[in-house]
Amino acid sequence: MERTSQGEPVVKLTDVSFQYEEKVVLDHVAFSLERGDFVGIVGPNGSGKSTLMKLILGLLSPTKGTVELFGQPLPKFREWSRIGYVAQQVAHGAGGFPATVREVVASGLVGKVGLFRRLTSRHHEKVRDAVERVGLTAKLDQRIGSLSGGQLQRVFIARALVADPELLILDEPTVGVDQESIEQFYSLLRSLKEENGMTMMIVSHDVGVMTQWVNKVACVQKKIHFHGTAHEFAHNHEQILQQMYGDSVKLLSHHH
Ligand SMILES: Nc1ncnc2c1ncn2[C@@H]1O[C@H](COP(=O)(O)OP(=O)(O)OP(=O)(O)O)[C@@H](O)[C@H]1O
Repeated sequence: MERTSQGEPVVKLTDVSFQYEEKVVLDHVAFSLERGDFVGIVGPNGSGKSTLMKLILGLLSPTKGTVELFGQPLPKFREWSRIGYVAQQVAHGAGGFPATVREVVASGLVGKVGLFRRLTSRHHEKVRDAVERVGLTAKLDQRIGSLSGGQLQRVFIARALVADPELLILDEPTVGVDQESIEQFYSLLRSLKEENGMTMMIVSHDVGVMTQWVNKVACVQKKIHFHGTAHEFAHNHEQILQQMYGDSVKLLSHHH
């Protein structure tokens, strides 16, 4: 399999527009993720953040423009195991679900192993490794219904990690997770980036916390209003957020 060369973006959107029937959601957007980036996506409700993610995951096709993944145009891209996705969780939605941590994490190998094939000892090892990376070895055979919101979130990250993705996309990963676990969660992501050179993209409404951990920020509201380093964002955040959110900005920037 051809690996990305250093200079080639992992994700590249060129002049992308998207509309649901009459409603234009993204308007001539240019966006790219470089290898090793940890990018936070910021924007008000309904500003197009999920749409941007769905375009990158190939769940939607742009009305105009092109999406490239690892240098390949989206319609030709087949190597989906290079991308891990952690979907938005409904808080404690796994309540009565009977699967164990081990089983849920192993389900992340389905794309690689096939639905009805047996897992080899190598696969079992990968499952244990992924669970260890998120610090849940002690819970390996526990049912996920018995876990806290923070632990459950780490199970879903382990499920995404087990297939060794190069790009990890996370949608609102800290909803329903307590403050202390949120810190642990971001430091886990940071270590994945630093130790494995993983590229990450995260959408979170908790702008104040998220922007302290990422190294780049993109602000979306139909267009990309800002796309730069977290440092630049921190210096101009009041102006940038004011432009996007108007007066409700005070509610958002209280962490700074
Ligand atoms: N399937 C759909 N059909 C029609 N309109 C849709 C559909 N999905 C989303 N939209 C509209 O597109 C716009 C952008 O939605 P999107 O989900 O991308 O925003 P978002 O920034 O992720 O919002 P939130 O922060 O609330 O999750 C919204 O106005 C939404 O109502």
